[in-house]
Amino acid sequence: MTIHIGAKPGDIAETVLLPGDPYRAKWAAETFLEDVKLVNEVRGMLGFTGTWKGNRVTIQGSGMGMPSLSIYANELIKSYDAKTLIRIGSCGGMQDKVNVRDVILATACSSLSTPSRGIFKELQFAPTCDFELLHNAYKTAEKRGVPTHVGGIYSADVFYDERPDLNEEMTRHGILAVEMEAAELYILAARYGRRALAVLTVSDHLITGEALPADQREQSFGDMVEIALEAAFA
Ligand SMILES: O=P(O)(O)O[C@H]1O[C@H](CO)[C@@H](O)[C@H]1O
Ligand SMILES: O=c1cc[nH]c(=O)[nH]1
Repeated sequence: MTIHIGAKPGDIAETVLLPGDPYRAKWAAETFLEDVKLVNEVRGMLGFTGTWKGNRVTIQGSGMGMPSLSIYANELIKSYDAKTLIRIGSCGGMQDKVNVRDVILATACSSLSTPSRGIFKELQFAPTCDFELLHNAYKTAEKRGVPTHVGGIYSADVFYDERPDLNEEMTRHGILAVEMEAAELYILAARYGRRALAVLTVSDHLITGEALPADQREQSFGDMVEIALEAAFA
């Protein structure tokens, strides 16, 4: 047990999927895993462990924003020895070519700050994903015919952004989408020698204003979960 995860030693798999939303963790575990067991409900941040095609997987909610993700990723790595951590999140599209429902595989994350900023000080560290996971995820997405974009994303500190100029610069520099956790996940994976990837679904679009209707989210999010699972065990 840790301060924020009530799972017993051995309850957490080496491969962990991390949605921000704990109820997405529940839905994904019940939809895609077998022999599912609830392993964490501290603060309602649900975590489940089960099997997928015979492989043990944990799906643990990580909350919204990098400080929250940092708590769960630190405890999963240091206390439960998680080796592969894949974020399965929603994001806002930032390019015309990116459509709502598309999948984004984040190669690198730009940010204004991260919880690790205190370590890096003046250094601008470039948080990047694990290439093997990226390669596997892209092959899977291609095989499944899921519209997928590979490239840089923006990990923002705030959802209600008072700096539209920053979004404009991100768009001008080819950033595909905005979300709020992947940069710190990639930094922690780099620090502790773990594999990490963010597989994201575009739930809304900053330029067009389009948003995915609630009743159409599940199928789109399903592609993202299956791409993440295939990538982890390919
Ligand atoms: O859908 P999740 O995984 O929570 O991700 C996105 O949604 C939340 C904001 O609504 C932020 O956590 C952002 O990163
Ligand atoms: O962080 C997020 C997630 C979805 N859409 C956004 O605009 N931002």
